[in-house]
Amino acid sequence: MSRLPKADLPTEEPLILASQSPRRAQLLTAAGYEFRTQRASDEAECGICSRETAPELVARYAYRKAADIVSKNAIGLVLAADTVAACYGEILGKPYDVEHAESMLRRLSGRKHDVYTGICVWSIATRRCVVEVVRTKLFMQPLSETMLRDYLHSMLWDGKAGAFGYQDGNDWLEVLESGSESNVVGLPMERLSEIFSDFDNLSVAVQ
Ligand SMILES: Cc1cn([C@H]2C[C@H](O)[C@@H](COP(=O)(O)OP(=O)(O)OP(=O)(O)O)O2)c(=O)[nH]c1=O
Repeated sequence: MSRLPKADLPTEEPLILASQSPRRAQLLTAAGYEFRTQRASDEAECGICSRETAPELVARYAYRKAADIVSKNAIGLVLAADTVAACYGEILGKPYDVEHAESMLRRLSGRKHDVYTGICVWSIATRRCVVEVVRTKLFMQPLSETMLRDYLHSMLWDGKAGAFGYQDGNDWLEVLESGSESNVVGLPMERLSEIFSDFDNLSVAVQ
């Protein structure tokens, strides 16, 4: 992955990453941010809305995860995110089990698809927040039965939207149109630094 950008935080508050995802913490650390993590409650990620599109879903979940952490802290710049893959109108979240992972991978094999990450940056002190969605277009090469079986056996699919980890070291995925690689792994670092830099203009008042 290319060098990750870092911007000054928009407020004096400590940065709180509202996430249990090791990938998101790794990306922030690699860019040089100091932060602590606090996991949002599982309820933040529930509530199905059948007519919702993938970008609408990740925006809503990112907002709900941030709101959960905002409600539990007196101070902090809260950062939350949610990632899904989408292929021909179907939204692919984290697989429930190996059969679910297999059906997701068979759907993505040999096809173009999108990964959407919603991010929410919320300043408790100034009561302002930004919600944005970043899309990365990808192509997954056709998978042979051996590739599929070995990957499912590895369990690397566990906890990853679309049942595949871009960062897992095999060259199955090609990022199209110079899209953000970090967005695929769970946090669009390029856009995040722009949001931090231009927070006053991009944010809206909340509560
Ligand atoms: C597409 C893709 C997703 N992912 C990960 C990023 C996210 O951790 C996960 C999608 O699930 P999310 O629900 O976005 O995040 P999470 O449950 O892991 O963590 P939290 O809600 O606490 O923030 O999939 C990869 O690691 N590699 C990939 O290539």
